[in-house]
Amino acid sequence: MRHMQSPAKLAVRDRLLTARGRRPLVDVVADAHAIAAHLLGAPEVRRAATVAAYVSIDGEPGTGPLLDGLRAAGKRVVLPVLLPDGDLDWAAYDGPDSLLPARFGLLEPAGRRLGPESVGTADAVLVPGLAVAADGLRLGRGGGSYDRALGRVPVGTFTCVLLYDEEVGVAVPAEPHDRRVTHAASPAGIVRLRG
Ligand SMILES: Nc1nc2c(c(=O)[nH]1)N(C=O)[C@@H](CNc1ccc(C(=O)N[C@@H](CCC(=O)O)C(=O)O)cc1)CN2
Ligand SMILES: Nc1ncnc2c1ncn2[C@@H]1O[C@H](COP(=O)(O)OP(=O)(O)OP(=O)(O)O)[C@@H](O)[C@H]1O
Repeated sequence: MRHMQSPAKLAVRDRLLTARGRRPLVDVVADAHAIAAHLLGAPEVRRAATVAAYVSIDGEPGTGPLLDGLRAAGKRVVLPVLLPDGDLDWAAYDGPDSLLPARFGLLEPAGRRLGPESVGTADAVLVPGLAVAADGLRLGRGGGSYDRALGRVPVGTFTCVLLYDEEVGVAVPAEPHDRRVTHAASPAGIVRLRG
């Protein structure tokens, strides 16, 4: 997938990934709890019946406390399954025991696949990323997976990227296929980026 990245994005990704690698573990744990608290308290998430989320990997802000909280709140949670072409299928999250190791160190739901279009039925979509610009333009890992998934989500849906504070409001190189998110969640709180 790397060879498909634009050179401008590659340079920004490299800088952001290096910074993530330097974060002390103690901060990572505290930040995961802060992000979970903000999102679980957000009206868009409290109202949601179905939430599309993901299991964090590497230096991403942790989603463990968030996934536990969503389930405790009775939400239906769906998680991505990476397809060979980089697109995403989805399946229900039924607790940590329902996850299986997959490519790239990912943990994916083992249950019935709901189809790539099913993300369009989520009331809130929580998205991984490396940075977001002030207008909602998001930089991801470079697979284009979430550009495709966000293209299936109805306009007006709460779509929120989970980041560290300094990754919000960064200048991100734009390409025509990029899909903007409506919000960003970081340990400092949730900011609205566009309607
Ligand atoms: N936690 C999490 N889950 C996610 C994503 C994500 O960014 N974070 N994805 C977001 O789309 C999808 C998975 N996409 C991924 C794509 C590449 C790599 C990865 O580590 N790639 C390697 C090598 C790439 C290559 O061999 O070409 C790398 O980046 O070093 C990981 C996940 C769905 N699930
Ligand atoms: N709607 C789409 N359909 C098919 N391929 C796409 C689509 N959108 C993007 N791509 C492909 O994905 C590649 C990577 O895109 P980009 O670098 O913007 O990924 P990203 O948004 O940072 O990553 P991700 O969405 O996986 O988190 C692009 O070169 C493009 O070929």
